[in-house]
This record gives sequence, C-alpha cells and structure tokens, in this order.
Amino acid sequence: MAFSSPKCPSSRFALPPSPGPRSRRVAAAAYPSPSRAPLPRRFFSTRISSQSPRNRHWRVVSMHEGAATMPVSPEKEIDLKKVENGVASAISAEEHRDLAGLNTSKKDSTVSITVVGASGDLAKKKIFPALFALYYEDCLPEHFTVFGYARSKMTDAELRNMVSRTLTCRIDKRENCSEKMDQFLRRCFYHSGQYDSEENFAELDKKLKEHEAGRLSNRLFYLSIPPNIFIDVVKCASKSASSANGWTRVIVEKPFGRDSESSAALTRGLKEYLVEEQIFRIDHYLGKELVENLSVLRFSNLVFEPLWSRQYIRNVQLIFSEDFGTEGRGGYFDNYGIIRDIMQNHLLQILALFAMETPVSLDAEDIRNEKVKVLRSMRPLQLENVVIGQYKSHTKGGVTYPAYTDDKTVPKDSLTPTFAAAALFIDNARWDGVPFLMKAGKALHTKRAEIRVQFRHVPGNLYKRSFGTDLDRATNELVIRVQPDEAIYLKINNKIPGLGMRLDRSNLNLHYAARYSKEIPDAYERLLLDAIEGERRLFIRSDELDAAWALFTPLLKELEEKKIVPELYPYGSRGPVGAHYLASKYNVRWGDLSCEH
Ligand SMILES: NC(=O)C1=CN([C@@H]2O[C@H](COP(=O)(O)OP(=O)(O)OC[C@H]3O[C@@H](n4cnc5c(N)ncnc54)[C@H](OP(=O)(O)O)[C@@H]3O)[C@@H](O)[C@H]2O)C=CC1
Ligand SMILES: O=C1O[C@H](COP(=O)(O)O)[C@@H](O)[C@H](O)[C@H]1O
Repeated sequence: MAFSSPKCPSSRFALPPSPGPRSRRVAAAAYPSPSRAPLPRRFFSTRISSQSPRNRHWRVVSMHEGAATMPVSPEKEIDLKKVENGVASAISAEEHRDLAGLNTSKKDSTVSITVVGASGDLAKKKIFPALFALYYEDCLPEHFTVFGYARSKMTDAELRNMVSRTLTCRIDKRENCSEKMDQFLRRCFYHSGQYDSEENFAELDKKLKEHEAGRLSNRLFYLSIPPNIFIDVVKCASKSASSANGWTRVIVEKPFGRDSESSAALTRGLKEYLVEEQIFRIDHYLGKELVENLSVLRFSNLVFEPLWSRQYIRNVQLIFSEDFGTEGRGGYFDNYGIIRDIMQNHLLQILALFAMETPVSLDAEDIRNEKVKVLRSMRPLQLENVVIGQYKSHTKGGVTYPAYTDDKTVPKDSLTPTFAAAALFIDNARWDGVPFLMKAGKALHTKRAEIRVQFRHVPGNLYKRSFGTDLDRATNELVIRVQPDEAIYLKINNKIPGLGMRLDRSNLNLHYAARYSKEIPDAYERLLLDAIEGERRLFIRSDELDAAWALFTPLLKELEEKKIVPELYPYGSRGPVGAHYLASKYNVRWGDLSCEH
C-alpha cells in the first residue's frame, strides 16, 4: 500500500482474497498496462456499490488483486460507461492500480485528518493520543497532517501544547518517545471556525491544500462534537473542504440519534452530503482487542463453533459496569440514559458479532450482512424483560459519593436510568429460546466489560454427586473479559490431585498480560487506522443502525411515556436487586456475581 510501513503491525492487507457476493463483485479482465511491465498477478476484482444518487458514477468499494487485498480508494469513481451491466470489464490494469492508489505517480498521496471539536474531551482523551500512537507505530502515511478545528481560539502552538499533555508512549519503545512526540506535534495544526460556516471551512480547505502541496489529497474528518451540529459540519465540510482528487471520509461519533425517527433523520441528513461509503459510524467497542478476537476465537477454533448454538449454550451474558458515575457528562447523559449510551450500541454490537452466522468472507459487507440478519431476527425489547436503576448517594469509609441527581446539570426529578438489565431473544434456528442477558451500569462496585457464555448441563453427568445439589455450578462457562486485564478463560471441572475423588473448578486461562508483553492498542487506534485505510468492517452500516433502533425504540418510548421510576441503588454497589429477579425468571445467575467469577 502506498503509505504503510512494514513496521506497522496492522498489515491488514495480508488477508486472503474473498469472493464476496457475486452480484456485487465483478471480475474485470486484466489489461496489460502500456506503461509498465505486466502486473505479476492477473486477476482483478473490483467491488462496486450502488450508483451514487447525485451523479452518473459508480463507487469502487474494494479491490482485490490476486492473493492480496489492495488498498482501497473507495470514493474514487469510475465513469458509468466503464461499468456496463454492472461489470467493470472496461477497467484496465492501469486504471485499476490508479483507483487503488498504487500507481507510483500517485504514491505521493497525503492524508489530512481534521478533528472537528478538537477542544473537547474525546479529542483530548482519545483521538489525538490514538493518532500519536499510530504515528509512533509507523502506521500513518508518509505525508499526513492533523488539523484541529473548533470554535475556541487557539494557535497551532496552543493546540500542540494541549495535545502534548495527553500523549503517552508504548511501554516497549520509550527510548525515542519525546523525539517522536515532537515530530508528531509538528504535524499538528489548528483552525478556529464556526461549525456552520462554509467560509470557515473554505479557510480550512486552503490551509489543508498548503500542506498537501499538490499531492493527491485524502481527507478524513472526525466529528468529535455534539450530535446536533453533525449535519452543519458535514454540509460545510463537504461543500467547502472535501478533497478534489482523493477520498473524503467522515467518522461520526455516537449518539446516532435517540430513537428510530431521529436516527433516520440523521442518516437522511448525512446522506444529503455524503454517500454511505464515506460515512464511518464509530462504535469504539468494535475496536477493542477482545471484541475483534471474538470471531477469531469462534471461527478458527474447531472446539468452539460446533458448540455455538442453543444445543449447548444455556445463556449468554453481556456485562458492562463502571465504578464511577456520570461525572462531568451529566448534561449529555440525562438526554440519553444507559440504554442508549451502552446497550443499544456497544452491547448490541457485541451480541450481533457473537451470534451471527459464518460470514461469506471477512469482507466488511459480508460481516455486516450477517450482523444485520441477527439484529433483524431479534424480538423488540419488552418492558417486562427490562429492569432500570439509578444510583443514589452513598457514604463509605468516610467518603460520600454523589447521587446521579446531585449533578448540577441533571434535573432533580430525573428518571433517566444509569443502570439497566435486559433479556433479549434471537428468534432464529440457532438461538431460539436462549436468553441473551445484558447488564450495564454506572457507579457500580467495579469497572468491567465482559461476555459470559454459560453452557448446558452435561447429560447424565457421572460426577453429579460430587457437585452437590447445585448442578448449575458444574456447567462450563466461557468468559471473554474485554476489559480491564483482558482475558479469555474457560471454566472447567477437574479432579483435585490425590487418591480421593474430589472435584474442583478451574480456569483454562488465556491471560493477555501474561501471554503477550506488547501493550494492547486502544480501540480508537484500530478504528482510526481502519478509516484511513477504508476498512469498514468495524463501522456501523445504516441498516444495522436502523435494526438496532427498531429493537429499542418501543421500549424507550414506553419507559418515557409511562414515566417508569428506576430502582435506586447505592453508588458503588452491585446494582438493583431487580436484575437478579430478571435473570432468575430465565433460570440464569449472573456470572460476574458468583464467588469464583
Ligand atoms: N467524551 C467521551 O468520552 C465520549 C464522547 N462521545 C461522543 O463524542 C462526541 C464528542 O464528545 P466530547 O468531546 O465529550 O464533547 P464535548 O462536549 O467536549 O464537545 C466537543 C467540542 O464541541 C464543541 N461544543 C460543545 N458543545 C457545543 C454546542 N452546544 N454547540 C456547538 N459546539 C459545541 C466544543 O468546542 P468549541 O466550543 O471550541 O467549539 C467542545 O470542545 C460527542 O458526540 C459524544 O457524544 C462518545 C463516546 C465517549
Ligand atoms: O461510549 C461510551 O463509552 C464509555 C466507556 O468506554 P470505555 O472504552 O472506557 O469502556 C462510557 O463511559 C460512556 O458513557 C459512553 O458514552
């Protein structure tokens, strides 16, 4: 690829070629290039999405050459004349390389990353540090520039100063850290402007062009701003600051609306200025290492896939907890609540990945097709399958922890849930009747995100007497601890060594810190790199989003219309007892609350 370095560990283009859906992936005849020696591999396929509504062009979604998936220039357009009957047969090898950005003449492309809302919390906490980490790992293209954009007045030096305070280095490479930081900061610039001013974005465009210095320019805009100004920014950026000769992509942060209607309106608004292929809806949980590993675990280990169904799995639990409240984000949170903040996106995305059928390939569209099928096979949530809670003040060890409603930006009578537990069901052949239990809460006793898979009882278990009356305790449980202290462990039964026959429960444990010395990259690093490379696999497609909202919108409306009062739980506790009743309704015990975990 034009801008990768062998040092960058991502190396995603090493994936084997995937055939993809026949209707959309077309094999193009390989034409010898007039200007260069014939290409070594003679098979090309060019994946083409639907026609862009605003012009008579097709968009290339991905390209494959022989055994390698090539860098993609998805927003490049092929003249419609070259795509007859949906077959891109008229694309020459030269054009193919050109579209993929592989031509040596075009190798000198640039990527400009504009962080819109650069003065904000997310930009400082996650985006700039992730960009630096990518730079540190030599994953960014040779020519790249980072621009901060926001209303706050700041000079380049002030931005650099702000950013420098949040940068950290990889543990294993500290030696040249400060040097790398300086080099990175020299690539960071700032432009102050309004979010709805085409003129201000035109000024940004001018500055970007100066840095692009006539090279092929690719532009990525990261919308790290409140959602009410997404459309303004997209409008101005697309009209005044999109790339004239390369791709333009936009990363959109959640929340993507607050129900089906507002989400659809947001999608319509974005699509007035962008096509779906330019929109990268981020769910940072999809970028977490263990969430990425979920498919590897399942699809590359024979021992798991055959067990992955109602035949062997009793229930699946998706658990998120934080040991702090909404501190500082109460204003945002009160308009959304924990169901929208965590369940409808992060936990549901994990569920979809967990439960999907084997995709045709690792191609983004193939994976997202399977995820959307799962979501569309699910029953919309019902009130009787949901428990909500809100944290109240609690004093422990002489320290008083605030109630949710003590936050000055939260109304005193707020009914917004800071905790929720829910039972969900997938009405398909694989998962019929298996409860998928979700639990998410703030201000709980611990910070954790995990997936727990509880397997069925062993039929006719020879050792059942050794387990006493509680046979549930003897079932296998697979735990994928997403964070902290990443691990995958399987609880098994074994004999305690000795002459007697006493059984024990042990963990077969893949503990990442013990197994790998390398630091696990932050989710934002992976996702930013994917967006730069045009890899959409870990981003949410609009139909996935619609299906996700369709599941939660009726429940959210009912909770609000009926003004359901959340069960109060003390700050730092294990959450409302209602969550236990909900689980026991489906003969489930929360795995995170058992003594052994
Ligand atoms: N913070 C987090 O941990 C997470 C945030 N997100 C999402 O990421 C996005 C950014 O989050 P975060 O950085 O916390 O947001 P902030 O509230 O910090 O806002 C980011 C920037 O946007 C500008 N801004 C804030 N409010 C307004 C407003 N009402 N009108 C116009 N501009 C405004 C400010 O810049 P200026 O005044 O300089 O223009 C601010 O620095 C949001 O969509 C959020 O939901 C998602 C997951 C986690
Ligand atoms: O999206 C969000 O995620 C964070 C938790 O992210 P994590 O990576 O730190 O686990 C959560 O605190 C926030 O409320 C939510 O908007």
